[in-house]
Amino acid sequence: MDTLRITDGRVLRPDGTVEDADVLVDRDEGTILDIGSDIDAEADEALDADGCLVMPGLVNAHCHVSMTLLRGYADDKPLDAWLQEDIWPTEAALTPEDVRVGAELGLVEMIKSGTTGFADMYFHVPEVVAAIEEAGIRARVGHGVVTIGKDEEDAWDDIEESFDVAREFDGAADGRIRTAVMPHSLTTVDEEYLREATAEAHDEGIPVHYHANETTNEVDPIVEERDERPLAYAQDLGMLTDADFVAHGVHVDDEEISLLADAGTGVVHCPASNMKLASGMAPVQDMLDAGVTVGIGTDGAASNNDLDMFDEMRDAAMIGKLAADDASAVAAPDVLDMATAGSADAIGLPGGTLEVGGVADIAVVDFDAPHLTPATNLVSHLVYAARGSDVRHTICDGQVLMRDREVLTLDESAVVDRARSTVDALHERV
Ligand SMILES: N[C@@H](CCSC[C@H]1O[C@@H](n2cnc3c(=O)[nH]cnc32)[C@H](O)[C@@H]1O)C(=O)O
Ligand SMILES: [Zn+2]
Repeated sequence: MDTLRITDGRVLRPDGTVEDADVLVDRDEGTILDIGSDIDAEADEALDADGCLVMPGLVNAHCHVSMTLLRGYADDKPLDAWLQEDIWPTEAALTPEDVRVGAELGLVEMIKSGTTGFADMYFHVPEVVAAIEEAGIRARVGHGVVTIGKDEEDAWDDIEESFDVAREFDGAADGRIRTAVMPHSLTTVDEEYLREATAEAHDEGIPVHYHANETTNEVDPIVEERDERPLAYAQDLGMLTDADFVAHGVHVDDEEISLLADAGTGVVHCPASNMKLASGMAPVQDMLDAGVTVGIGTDGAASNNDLDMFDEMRDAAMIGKLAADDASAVAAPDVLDMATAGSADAIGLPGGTLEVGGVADIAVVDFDAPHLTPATNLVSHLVYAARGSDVRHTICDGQVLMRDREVLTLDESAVVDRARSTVDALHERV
């Protein structure tokens, strides 16, 4: 057996407590063999965690990873105008190779900020998959479908592509990759396609992921046309099961929150994107109180504008308190839980806790820094004071992806160079 030992750190346990302990990892199986201060075993490799907190890797539960290429491309606009005037015309010019380059850039950023798993909706997905295989991270991926503005044949082709991707890549990268069918949203995909695709996906045991209740501009037309709330419509379409998960859930009323809780459908809260596009404030504390599974995601880098889950945790806490008009709402331990176990649960991937027998998806955060001093309350610091750049080592599936801030699976400087020249060429084309 090939083993890795993370030594001399403090370990964050699933109940939120912290203990001085080593973590022993089985690198063949990618699992945690032991956690404790008196482990009696020689390891093949050691990773120093002195002065560090060993925590579960963060899980970014909603992303469009290749959108790193569009970072800073169009800011300060609402969702509709931003998508239709800037993002979609530019995305139409992206080649498969561009999507690969953008994905690699995003994955380097994720690994460098302690993210070990994510969910991704995009196009040219085989390129995203190839980048994930190389990077060593864990993901649930899918092809995003839009049917509005398309004739019937093109619309069905887009749906077919989503199924092709979901069938072909489930279990790829030694099982680190899972898939979903991903209709873009309840307003950008027409009813007949949503109904058929959902039924077919569930028949095959494939989850469905989509944007829902993100802006009032998206909610109001559904209410006017159907005289029902979007998530009641989604339920009628069969799109609210415990395997499915929605992004955003900003404008949800109490009945919709009950529907989500009863169905076990995960909601991915994307606070930075919601603030930047002025989409609104999700009632996160209400959802948690009702028992909804809530995860946290960055959304794409064009509406964030980074993929740092530490940033996202802080944003979630801040906007959660504002939304509830209550400083005790969306407290630090709940935020940390959402960004780890909640996200993993919402998107149906393993990880999110450090447990013997569980997957070894781990971030080692260095607390030896002025902005993390005094280390009074480590959970508080993770949410309110730490940054992605405080992560020292990142481990996924038992493999070291970053050691002492050096990414081992991708060549960081080559990835950054390629991203620069790809974007230059893109701007010349559009
Ligand atoms: N097949 C579709 C692409 C869908 S992929 C998912 C899409 O979601 C877009 N997107 C990114 N962030 C958001 C958001 O916050 N709300 C809705 N869509 C978004 C993203 O730009 C991408 O076009 C097509 O060719 O148009
Ligand atoms: Zn999105």
